[in-house]
This record gives sequence, structure tokens and C-alpha cells, in this order.
Amino acid sequence: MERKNRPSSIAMSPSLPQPTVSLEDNIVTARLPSGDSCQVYLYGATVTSWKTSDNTERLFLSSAAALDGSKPIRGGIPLVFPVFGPPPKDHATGQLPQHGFARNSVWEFLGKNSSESMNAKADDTVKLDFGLSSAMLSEDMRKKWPYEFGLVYSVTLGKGKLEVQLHVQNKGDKAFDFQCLFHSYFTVKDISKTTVSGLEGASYVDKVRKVQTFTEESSDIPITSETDRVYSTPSIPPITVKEGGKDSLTCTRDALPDCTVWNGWEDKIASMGDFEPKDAWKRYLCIEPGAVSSWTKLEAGDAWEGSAAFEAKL
Ligand SMILES: O=P(O)(O)OC[C@H]1O[C@@H](O)[C@H](O)[C@@H](O)[C@@H]1O
Repeated sequence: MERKNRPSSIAMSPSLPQPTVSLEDNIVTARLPSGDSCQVYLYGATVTSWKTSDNTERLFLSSAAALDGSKPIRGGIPLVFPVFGPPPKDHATGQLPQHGFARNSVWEFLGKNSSESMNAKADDTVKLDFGLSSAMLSEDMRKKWPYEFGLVYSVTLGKGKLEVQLHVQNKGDKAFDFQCLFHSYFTVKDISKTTVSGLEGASYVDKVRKVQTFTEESSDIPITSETDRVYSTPSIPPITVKEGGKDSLTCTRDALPDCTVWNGWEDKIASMGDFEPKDAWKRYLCIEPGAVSSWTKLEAGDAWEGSAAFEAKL
């Protein structure tokens, strides 16, 4: 019997615009149908651009940043692991460079995971995964930090949002200590009109005032001179950057009790060869969520995860 073509009884849902992801010249670029986009260099897995749908660049990137792998990228979101700042000489990280090796190692792009594949209605998120393991380090670095580890760094782009998450796994047979931090440089229009709230009551180490510890008394901290503080906030409240009194960015955290607030101001920035233009200290603020005020110990076979989500408000 002849079969007639009949219209399918299953209604086909119109195909939704999808996020696009490309890998070219060791740079991963993701774009959402909403127009939000981000760019991540495999070098350091450094996010160098985060643009919201209004085409506003939310991250500061120095115009003199080395992008050729010769030194850590100045700006964006360099990743700090396994030690923050100058490594203490009497610690297992003592031979490593300032802020560790994650920001100056070449990572592998593990692929994307868009929310569309999980939920046909949602097409507004894309997650990019990057990996770094002990086997990928240089021989010199492996000697300086002889532990077996695996890192998965996930960057999730959403509408007006960027989330960063680090998964650390101890793949060896001995425990290790680590610190980690997302060294995020944000653009601000005018540092003199920028304040930070959410840190009232937190204790902080002030590196400018020769590493003394204080308790933050201000509910809205103005940035009026060189600022280099490591806040410790065990209750992990949201941190808000305000510009001209209006919320411009919020940062929520998971398993990251600390946050550095850094602006080098005029003199320090003048002395940094890869920081340009020289007056750009007026237009950036680092808000750096992390776990750096003590060491996180990871036993053989154990894993740890921490994340931060940034939301653009203006
Ligand atoms: O020049 P680097 O190694 O990228 O560090 C920049 C700044 O990074 C901040 O996180 C530190 O608190 C500052 O002390 C430091 O100056």
C-alpha cells in the first residue's frame, strides 16, 4: 500500500539562536545570542575580555600587556595558584614565582557546555572548561612544586554575568597546601567616584600600611590612595562596587573567604612596565576573590572547588 507523506504530529520547535564558541590562535571566544561575549587566552587561562550586551567592556586589560606568553597577562582575570603573592621561603611553594604558575602556564581547552543542551528553552549561558595538570608544567616548575594535581577552570558566560570556578584535585599520594585567587581587574569610569561595600566588619591585612591587620569600619569604602588589602570575610557576603553611588558590579562567592582590593595608584602604576596607559590607574579596580589568608590542605585523592560570580549592574 502506498504511504502518503503526512505532516509529522510532533511539532518541531523553532531552532533557537545558539551561543558560538571558537578557538583561534590559542584564544577561546564565546558569544551569546544576547550579545554578551568573553575571550580567554590559553596562556594562563586568562579571561582578557568580558563584554555585556551593551558592548561595554567590563574587564581592564593593559594596552602594554604581554600577550605572547613571555609573562603573565596584565589585566583581565589572571588565575593565582598555588600561592598568592611572594611565596614564603619556608613553605613548599617557596621556589615558585609570585602568584604561582597557573597564570603563566599554557592550559588546554576542554570544551564547551551550553545550557541549551540541558534545557531547550535556555540559550543564554555557555560554560568553557580549561585544564592544567602537573604533566603539563615545565620540568623546572615540576621540580619546584613536585605534586601531582589536576585543575579544571570553568568560565561561564551568562546575560550580564560571568562566573569563574576552580576545581583542584590531588592526583598524587601525598597531601599538598595551596592558595588560589581570581585576580580580576575591572574597568571603572572614575576611581575617585568608586566605592566598595559588603566588607564592613571584615578583618583585613593592609599591605600598604606595612602588613598590619585592621577591621573594616566603613560600609562603603572609598578608594582615595594606593590600596592593597586582603579582606577575610568568613560569612562570604556579596561585595558590591559602586560608581557615583550606583551599584555597578556585584561579586558573590562560594568557598572563597578572602578578597583582595587593589589599586596601585599613580606612583606604583608608573613603575610597572606592562601597565599602560599610565593614567589607567584612574579607570581600574581589582576585586580578587580567593582563599589566600591561610593554606587549604588537600589530602591525596581529595578535591576542592571554589567559585565567584560577577554580575554587571550598570
Ligand atoms: O604584579 P603582580 O605580580 O601581577 O601583582 C599585582 C598586585 O596583585 C595584588 O593581588 C597584590 O595584592 C599586590 O600586592 C600586587 O602588587
